[in-house]
Amino acid sequence: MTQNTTGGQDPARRGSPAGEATGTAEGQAPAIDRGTDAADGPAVPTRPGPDAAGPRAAAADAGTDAVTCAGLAYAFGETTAVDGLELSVRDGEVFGLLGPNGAGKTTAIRCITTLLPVPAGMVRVFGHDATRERMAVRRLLGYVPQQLSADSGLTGRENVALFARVFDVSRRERAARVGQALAAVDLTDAADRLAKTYSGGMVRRLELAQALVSAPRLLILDEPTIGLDPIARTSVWEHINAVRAATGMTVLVTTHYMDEADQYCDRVALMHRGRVRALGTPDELRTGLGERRGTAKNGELPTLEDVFRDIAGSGLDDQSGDFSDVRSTRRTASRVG
Ligand SMILES: Nc1ncnc2c1ncn2[C@@H]1O[C@H](COP(=O)(O)OP(=O)(O)OP(=O)(O)O)[C@@H](O)[C@H]1O
Repeated sequence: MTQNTTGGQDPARRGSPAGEATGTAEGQAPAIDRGTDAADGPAVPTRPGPDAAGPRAAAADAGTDAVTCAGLAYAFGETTAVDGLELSVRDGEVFGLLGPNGAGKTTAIRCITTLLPVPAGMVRVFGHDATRERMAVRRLLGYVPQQLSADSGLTGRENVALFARVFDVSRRERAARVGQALAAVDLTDAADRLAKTYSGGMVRRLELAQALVSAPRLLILDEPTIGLDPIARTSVWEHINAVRAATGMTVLVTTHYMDEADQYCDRVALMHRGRVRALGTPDELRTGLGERRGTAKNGELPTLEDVFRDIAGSGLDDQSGDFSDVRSTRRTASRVG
């Protein structure tokens, strides 16, 4: 299991590292806007100025990767969780960080979000150093952790409004921004019901709305669909995709579900024992293994899970568990109520 340093009822710690900020300067608070590509998408809180102009906007840091990790290492005592991680997530892509239990995904994510320090190596978010510019990094992020970040005793609207306050969304804009975030995940009709009446899929979408209310440029989702049924999983992904299309935000997601990564991620990194063992588009990785096995020419492409087993070998089952183990041990659908 991953460390839960975000427990308790403080949404600032559980829902987004940016929420730890004691104050985003009023002048820097993102305003409601719609990207130019958003005409057919949901009304999503987006940033003013260049950031609001949709994918690949001419931002001052155009061309800068959303996330760069170089030689990132992190250990819990004797346990090496991340072991020299090399990773680049491009601006605007949906990037999947895949791996079995204990691969180091959550630890890496927590370093990227600045919830953990970077004891060795370097992490940058849109060019900002995660060690020296923590607040600048946090202002760019929306983070949906594995742990529950919705309060079952509040309505959906109150949950999102709480995050809006934590993120210093101005009082004048708050109600509209909360409404947009809820609408973006199709929770308008359920907005005034207590979260404890929500299904697991609705809870996950509510957590998405909480992260979106700050109009992040980088949305980080740790196991967004774990424990959900196939319909709810599809729904969560459809909402992630719609928001991404409307805003051009970068999405970094961890998942055990190889089929989801194959379907929804532009590129994936397969992580095992603290390191990236393979990186590319799902097609590149599957085709590469098919060619090595000599089956590609028959049109028999392996699955991403085959690719991972090829890389991790027998090590997958002893120290790290298996994908199916995780599916059966995590419960998201019943977390609220
Ligand atoms: N707070 C902690 N204290 C001690 N060891 C930890 C802590 N958090 C994680 N670890 C260990 O670090 C390693 C990497 O864990 P991490 O949670 O980052 O992996 P993961 O890939 O996210 O796994 P999962 O899919 O189960 O969340 C594991 O060996 C884990 O046991």
